Amino acid sequence: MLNILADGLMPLVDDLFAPLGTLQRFEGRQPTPAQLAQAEVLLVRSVTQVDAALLTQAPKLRFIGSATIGTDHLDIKAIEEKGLFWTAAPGCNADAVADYVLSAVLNWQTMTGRDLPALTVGIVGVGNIGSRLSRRLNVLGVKVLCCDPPKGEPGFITLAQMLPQVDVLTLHVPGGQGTRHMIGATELAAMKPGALLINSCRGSVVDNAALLAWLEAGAGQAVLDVFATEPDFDRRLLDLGLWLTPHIAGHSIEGKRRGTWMLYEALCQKLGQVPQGRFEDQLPRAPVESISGIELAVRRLGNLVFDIRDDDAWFRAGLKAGRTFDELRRSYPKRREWGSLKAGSLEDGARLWDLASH
Ligand SMILES: NC(=O)c1ccc[n+]([C@@H]2O[C@H](COP(=O)([O-])OP(=O)(O)OC[C@H]3O[C@@H](n4cnc5c(N)ncnc54)[C@H](O)[C@@H]3O)[C@@H](O)[C@H]2O)c1
Ligand SMILES: O=C(O)[C@H](O)[C@H](O)COP(=O)(O)O
Repeated sequence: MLNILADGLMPLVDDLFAPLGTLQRFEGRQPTPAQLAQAEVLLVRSVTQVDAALLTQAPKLRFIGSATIGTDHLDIKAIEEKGLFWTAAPGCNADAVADYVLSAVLNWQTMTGRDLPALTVGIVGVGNIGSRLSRRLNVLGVKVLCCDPPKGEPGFITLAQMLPQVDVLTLHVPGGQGTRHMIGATELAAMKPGALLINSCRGSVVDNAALLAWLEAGAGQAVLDVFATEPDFDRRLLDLGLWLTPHIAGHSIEGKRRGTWMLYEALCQKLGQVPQGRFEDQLPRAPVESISGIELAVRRLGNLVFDIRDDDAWFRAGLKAGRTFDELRRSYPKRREWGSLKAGSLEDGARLWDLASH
């Protein structure tokens, strides 16, 4: 039997992986040396650094799976040098992050009294998340500008061209050396006065010192789900940031379960086995709502599913009560995705589906 070691907070692991081997769960960010010594399959989330130090403690390891989109916590060079198989879960929680950003944009727009059609949103990184977000904003009539030099699609612009034009700049690039501090003092200074910066990709993408200076000067506002250092983030941001959350933008029920399911499929394929069941059967039943009017529906249902302001209040209250970043992440009440909603009116249902689909 395969020895499978999995993060204690990954959902569905017992149901899907127990039939494939002997399952052990680990708590906290890193597994213990004793657990690693036996592991043949390791299933992690973004909080576990799979680096050379971990690999030397895991001599039996053959398969590494991360139930995440980002892979910057995996030392891929070290993993491949050891000839180990690794996989992640591209796109698994992309809808959840798009929902998160849409909630931030809509609530900021209401707060600042701007009209939706007068708003210009700049998306940096137009992959799984950025393209879903772009589609949602287009359906709502918001002007969207896109920047993604590696994709180089017609109509896309450079970051330097984008900065002075947008009311909201939202970042969706991978973490790692290639994007480290891509938003620094120069980029922030080039943004419109009073603009909103949303970072829900990786903290390293924004230069924290430059961000603090920009916010202190009152030059703009920031919504942050990720931080330069986690879990010990810079507490000055609590005063300076508009809405802050503890790296939960992707924590929807669908997104988390999809991540585990994708690793299950990958391991089955490696073992030459057929996956049992279907992903759709692993989800709770969808909520049903009756709605009328697309704009009202988007606001009401959007905030019904996920309201970033509630999560900001929950995060701040938790910190005040002495709870840590990681404790709060562990107890985060998982939410549904917009796409899980079923609409009561056919016409609005079709448009909502259009908004949430990909
Ligand atoms: N906060 C969260 O909970 C959460 C959840 C999921 C993903 N993420 C982060 O979001 C990132 C993006 O996710 P995704 O699913 O859209 O990934 P993706 O790989 O589908 O898309 C990333 C896009 O960024 C582009 N890109 C790369 N370098 C760039 C650069 N210098 N300038 C502009 N564009 C660049 C790529 O060409 C690609 O199209 C992930 O890598 C992960 O770090 C965060
Ligand atoms: O890259 C990702 O998918 C996210 O950063 C991920 O959703 C964070 O969630 P966790 O790793 O804590 O499950």
